[in-house]
Amino acid sequence: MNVIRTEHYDTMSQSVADYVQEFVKEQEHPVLGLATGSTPVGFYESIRHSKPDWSHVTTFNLDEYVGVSPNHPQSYRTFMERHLFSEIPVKESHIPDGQAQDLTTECDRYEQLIAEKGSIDLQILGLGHNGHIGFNEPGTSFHSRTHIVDLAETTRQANARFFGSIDDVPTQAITMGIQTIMEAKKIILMVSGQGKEHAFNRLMEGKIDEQFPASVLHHHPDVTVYVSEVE
Ligand SMILES: N[C@@H]1[C@@H](O)[C@H](O)[C@@H](COP(=O)(O)O)O[C@@H]1O
Repeated sequence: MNVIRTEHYDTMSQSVADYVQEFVKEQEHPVLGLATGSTPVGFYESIRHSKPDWSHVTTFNLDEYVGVSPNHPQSYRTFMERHLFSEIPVKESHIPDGQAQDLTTECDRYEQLIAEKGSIDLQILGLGHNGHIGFNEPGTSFHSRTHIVDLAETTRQANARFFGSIDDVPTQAITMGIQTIMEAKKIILMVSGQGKEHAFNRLMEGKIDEQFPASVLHHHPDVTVYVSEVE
């Protein structure tokens, strides 16, 4: 696990954007795994700023809320349109359908779609306060594939800032599983934001434990952690 420390959030965002753009340029049919949340906002801004041609890029987002329509202001589809796709069109963008009639079938469909592309070449991740990656909460099996999760109360509280109130935050989500994430060829974990020091330090302790999902990344051969020290 490589760790790249940057002093400022903007530097971290630009460094990740530079890396991803180079990576995408070198590949004929790159498949990117994308994340939402506050952490990657600056990364998307840097990408938008340089207006790359991503017409050959396929993307898979990590997760989506259950019961939220794609055009809901807080859906992850809306997030991605706002922060990336409206200005940087891609060949195909995939996000789980949180409104699917049969959610289990939707999880299988999503896994199948990823498998059809071979695998994810480069996965971007953020880090939850409790160590979650995607929406894989503590206790999730390291062998999990795309599945439905009950969101931890602390995760709902952390995301309440985007909704009117905690009561409006969905209670469930569809997320790529930990095994799904681990099958990506390369992984970039971005760590930034208030109160993330504790989670970052726990990750750096190196103890691999299902109670701290991000710790699984120590088993992956190609992970780079970008951490910004000052907000
Ligand atoms: N599902 C998302 C994760 O993909 C994200 O990485 C994490 C941290 O979010 P933030 O970057 O806003 O701190 O929590 C959210 O709930």
